[in-house]
Formats: sequence, C-alpha cells, structure tokens
Amino acid sequence: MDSKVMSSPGEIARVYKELSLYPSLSRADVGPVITSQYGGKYSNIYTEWSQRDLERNENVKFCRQYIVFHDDKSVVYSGASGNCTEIKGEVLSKDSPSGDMKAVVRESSVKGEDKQFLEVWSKNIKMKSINLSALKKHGKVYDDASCYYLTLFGCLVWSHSETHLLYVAEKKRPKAESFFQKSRIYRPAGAGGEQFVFHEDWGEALGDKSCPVLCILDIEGDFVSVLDGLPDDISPGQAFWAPGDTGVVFIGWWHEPFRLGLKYCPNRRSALFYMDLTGGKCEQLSSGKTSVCSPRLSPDQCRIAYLECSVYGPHMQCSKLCMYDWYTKKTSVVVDVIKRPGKDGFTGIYSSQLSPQCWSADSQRIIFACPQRSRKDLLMVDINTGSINSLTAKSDIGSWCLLNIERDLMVVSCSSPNCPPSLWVGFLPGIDSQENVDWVTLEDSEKLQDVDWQILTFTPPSEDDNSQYSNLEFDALLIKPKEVKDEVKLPLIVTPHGGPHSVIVAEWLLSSAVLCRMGFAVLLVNYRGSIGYGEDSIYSLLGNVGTQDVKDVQFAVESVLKSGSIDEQKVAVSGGSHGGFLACHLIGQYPGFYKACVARNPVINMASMIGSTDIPDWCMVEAGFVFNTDCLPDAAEWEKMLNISPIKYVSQVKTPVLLTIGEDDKRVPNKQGIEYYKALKARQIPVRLLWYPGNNHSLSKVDAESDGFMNMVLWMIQHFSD
Ligand SMILES: CSCC[C@H](NC=O)C(=O)N[C@@H](C)C(=O)O
Repeated sequence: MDSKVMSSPGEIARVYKELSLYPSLSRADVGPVITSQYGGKYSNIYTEWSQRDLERNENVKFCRQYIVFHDDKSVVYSGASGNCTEIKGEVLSKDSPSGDMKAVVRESSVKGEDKQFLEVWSKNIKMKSINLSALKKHGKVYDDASCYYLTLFGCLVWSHSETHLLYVAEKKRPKAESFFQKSRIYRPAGAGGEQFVFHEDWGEALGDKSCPVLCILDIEGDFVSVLDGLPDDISPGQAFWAPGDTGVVFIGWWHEPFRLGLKYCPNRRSALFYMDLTGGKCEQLSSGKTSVCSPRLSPDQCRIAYLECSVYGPHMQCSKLCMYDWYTKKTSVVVDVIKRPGKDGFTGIYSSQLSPQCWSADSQRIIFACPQRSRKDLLMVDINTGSINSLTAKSDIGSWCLLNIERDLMVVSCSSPNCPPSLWVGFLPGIDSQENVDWVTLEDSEKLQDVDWQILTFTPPSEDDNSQYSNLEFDALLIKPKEVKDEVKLPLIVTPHGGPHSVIVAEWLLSSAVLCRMGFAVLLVNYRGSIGYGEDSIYSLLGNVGTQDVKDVQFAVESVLKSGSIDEQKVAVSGGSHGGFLACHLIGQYPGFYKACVARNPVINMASMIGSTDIPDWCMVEAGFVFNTDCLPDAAEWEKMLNISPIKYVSQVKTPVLLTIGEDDKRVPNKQGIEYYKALKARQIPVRLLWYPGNNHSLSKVDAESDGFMNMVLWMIQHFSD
C-alpha cells in the first residue's frame, strides 16, 4: 500500500516553520568560580545560540546565561539565570580571564556609515569605545571567530595581564584613485592606476578576507598597533598570547604563489609561529612542511596542543594531535594518523577545530569532539601515553559537541536526528578515575516521538572491493517515520553528502526531520571516502570518484529496498556540491531508477571547473593526480577529469532535475549548473533551475534555504506521480 505523504505547500511550510524554531548552540564560556555569601561555589555559563527567523529572513543570534553550583567535581545545582537576549551588532566579544571586564567589537552605523568600535566594559560601565574605523590603522576586523567551529583566522584575546587585546583585521589598503581624479592631477607622473588591481582572497565564503594582520590594543594607552616583522609570504590568524605575555603565537598560512580556498580545506601549508614582542623576532615553531591549526595553550602554560595534517592531498584528512613544549622547544606527536581502526574502535581524528579550551585542569589530558563513523563522540586523550577514551561511546545520543571546558567543567551540545540540540554540563572525572561523566541538562529539548533513526553498515560486494584498499565498510543513516503499518511502503529520498571527504553524523538535521514528518524515509550515505572511518577509506576514493562512491550509494539504496518497506517507484536523490555530483552521476548511470533529482551547486564537469574554482587542487587530487601550483593538467589528466564527471552520462539521463544555484559560489561556480541545465534541455529532459542572488556555495541564507527546501519536496512529489 502506498503511503500518503504531505503534499500541500501550506502544510509543508507549516511543518518547516515549526521545526526550524529549534536553535543551535554556537558558543559557551565558563566564568570564574565565585563563592556565594553562604559558602557555595558557582560559575556563570554564557551561551550563544542561533535560530532561523523566517519572518525577518535572517539567522538571529541570542544569548542566555546559566548558573552552575558545584564542588569542583560535580554539579550541585544548576539553572538558567534570566531569559534570552538577542545579540545585534556584535562582531566579536570576550570576557577577560578574571571575568571583571568584557571586550566587544561592535558594528554600528554613524550618520548612515558602518563603523567598527572596540569597546571595553567593566562592571556596568562602558569604559572605552574606540572608533577603529576612524583610527584607519587597519581594515575590517575578522568576524570568523564568532563561532569556534567556523574560525579560520579570527580571534579576540585578552592578554594574561588583562592590559592588552589581540585581534585579526584586514590590512589597511591605501585608497585607490583613478589617473583622472582631482587629487591625482597634481601628483607626480606614474602615481595612481591602482583602482582596478585584482586582490586575491581566501576563496569560498572568505571573499572579504585577503591580507590579515595581527592587531593589538593597549587598553590603558588607547593605542592600536599593527604587528610588523612577520614573514611577507604568510597570512596570520588564530593568535593568542604566549606565556608571560612576552609575545604572540599564531598560525601563518603561506599565500604564495597564490591563495587557495580555505573553507573545508584544512590541508593548506601553514605553520605555528611566535612573534617575540620584547625582541621583535618572529620564529617558526613547526616544520612548515605540513598544515596546522587550532593551537591551544595548556592551563599550566607549558605546552601548546595543535592539529596537523599533510598539505594538498584530500581536502579533509585524518589529523595528528601534536604538542609543542614551550620550554624544551620539542615537538611530539600525541595521537598519530589512523589508517585502519583497530580493536579499540578509535578511527582517528577528523576535527578541523578544537574547542576554545580543550585541556583538563591538570594539563595532562585533551578533550575534543570528533566524528567516529556515523556518530560524533567526545574523546579524551592522555598526553603522556596517547591513550584515548571515549566519554560518550555508550550513549544513545548520536552527536556530542564540546563547546568549552574550564577547570574540568565541560559544556556540551548534544543532538540526534529525532532530538534538537540541548545543552549539558558535566565534570571530567579525575585522571585515574574509572567513573563515567555525570551529565546534567541546562537546556533540554523535546524528542520527536514520530521520528526513528538507525545506522546501517554495508560491506561492498566483492566485485566493488578496492584492491588497493581492500575490505572497507561504510555506513548509512536511515531516518524514517516511526510506527508505519506493515503494508505501507514509504517514498525514499537518498542523500549522499558532499566533500567527498566529509561525513553525515547522527545529529539534528532540519530537512531530514521535516521530510520524515511529511512521510518520507531519508537515506544519508557515508560512502567509502567519508571521514571518520580511518585514512585508508579517504584514500580509497582518490582517482575513483564517479564510480566507487556512486556504486556505494546505489548498493546502500538497493539494500534498503530489499527490506520491503520502501516504494521502489518513489525513490528520489538529492545532494549538494560533491553530493550533487553523485546525484547527477546516479541518474546518469542508473537511468530511470530515480524518479526525481535535486542538486545544489553540483560539480558537473571537473575539466571545465578546474580553471574557475577556488580549489583547483581538489579536481586533480580527486581525479587521482598530484597537484602542483605551477603545473597545468596534461591532456590525459584533462581527459580523465571529463570522463569521471556526471556530464559524461548526460545522454542517459531520464530523471527530471531541479538545480539550485548560488550566484556567488566561488567553490563550484554557477556555470557548472548552467552547463548541465543546457545539456538536459537540449535532450528534452525536464529541468528547472533556481538562481539565488547573494548566495554562495552553501545556499544557507534563510530565504534561499527554505525556498530550496520547499521547491525540492514539491519537485519530488510532482515527479513521483508522473
Ligand atoms: C571544487 S568543489 C568540491 C566539492 C566540495 N568540496 C569541498 O569543498 C563539496 O562537496 N562541499 C560540500 C562540503 C558542501 O558544500 O556541501
């Protein structure tokens, strides 16, 4: 019997609106320990959340504070202190280590012009409000530190002495005038002509970031200085104060011979640097042959932990956890790359950011959240032995994120496909303790009783085994309505993720939850090549995109169809970017199998894309070649890129295709979608293209995301009944 899916646009929009109300956590800071007048100890926890506001068509950011009474080992009492407050105009903010002051970078309009101010608050007084725009020492302050897992360059850091603030801004660019503007006419011959010079940027979603500089505010002296003395060929970011405030430590990315896109690509050549402010010398602390990120100073200020992976190669890789000893100047590897997971089940480190604080109070352990197969767990590493313990492996929650840890008090956000994000705290047990963490909820969320999820594991059939990387398994996440009558068959939406070196973990996914409420089953496939399964899995896909990943997805789908609970006549496929590449491959390689296809900014032709994407190395590496900045692909390489692309199969396509395209996409330029649109139109295949101005690769502006979702489901429903 056919299942009835919700099909009225009004009803679908109502469900979307209802489920989009659940906010997600972007930040949590733990304040200092305060002793109350009755002797009880407590800490304030400041949290930031983000929520879609469909009426206002924007993502709103708000904060809420909580109070946690504790005895340094366990939570005694906790609760929210006050209601939520929307945050407007704040670019960055940070409390001082003592908790006595707060720094804010604020954007405000003065006489119709946007200006940036650096404010210092103490108690209930705004002590300083420095007009950074008027100072003209640098360009805009980098805003990418407002959410720790989105940080690439930005920071706002108090010195240990609380007298200075460190941040990253765009380098001041001299005002460019034409040869013919009035002020130029009297200048010496040859001046001017800079007006139309091209400035490289750091690619997708970083179009306003080109030449970052490190800036320091001397709070007492009201003086901003831009640090000089850094090597000319690096761009600095992720900075913090060195022990004793003798200088600053930062990551420097090489930007010569040209910048390559950074988003989703932590594989860019970079190193850890120390700029000594007493002697003005800049020292390189890591090899410079690798890519490093997320340096974090231990509470005893003796060591810096950071993540490291190799340069070029797959855009996301298994990382090493490294340690730099500040006093011996020695570097060691605490956790190495895992090629194949062993008996302990640990699959390797696949995080590209550590939380703002990640150390235990005794400076002996590091805690981080990390995809492990199709779940995201909290892991604890003993830095002396390198041994790893999962703090959450036994839980039935699908995804755990560490927002912060301070004096062993962990603040985490958890969610599952049927459970929106909730906020929890718990103390890390002592180093020799066998105890489990006693988690306490600060902000609960309601479980969706009508949504069910499970992780399915697949072994590829022997003919599809990879001879170089044999016996690799993969997973898929199946999310379906609960309690479906035995005779009812569900329509299925197959969703391979993008990347391809990325993963879908069992977390709260708005679109899957809405689809499920509407009566669809959703299959999210973590094909071989996904992160979280060991480095061999990632490498198994290089040179095999368009075949191995396509076959894995199809194998997972056909296996699920065998269960008998799915309506084989109502299977659709949707995906974005590399997921769109796979969706278009699937409809080309399995003509007629899928009744509808929706692709967001899909990679259509790697050969035509290599010259225009911000990450040309991706095309070479995924096609199985080595990337070199000074090498052009040769004819054979170009041919392979074409042959493994979905455009190759376009003449076999029978499935109607909906393309959703971001006008400003720098990763997969919009011409890719247009190339496919024209090829399908020429073959009379039903195709519709939605064009989203002001949107980039992610199509994540509130109106684009919601419109894209509505159009996707209506397209599928329409073509299921063809
Ligand atoms: C040159 S485009 C490569 C595809 C892209 N990979 C990395 O950015 C991709 O699939 N991105 C995914 C993560 C996405 O945008 O969803």
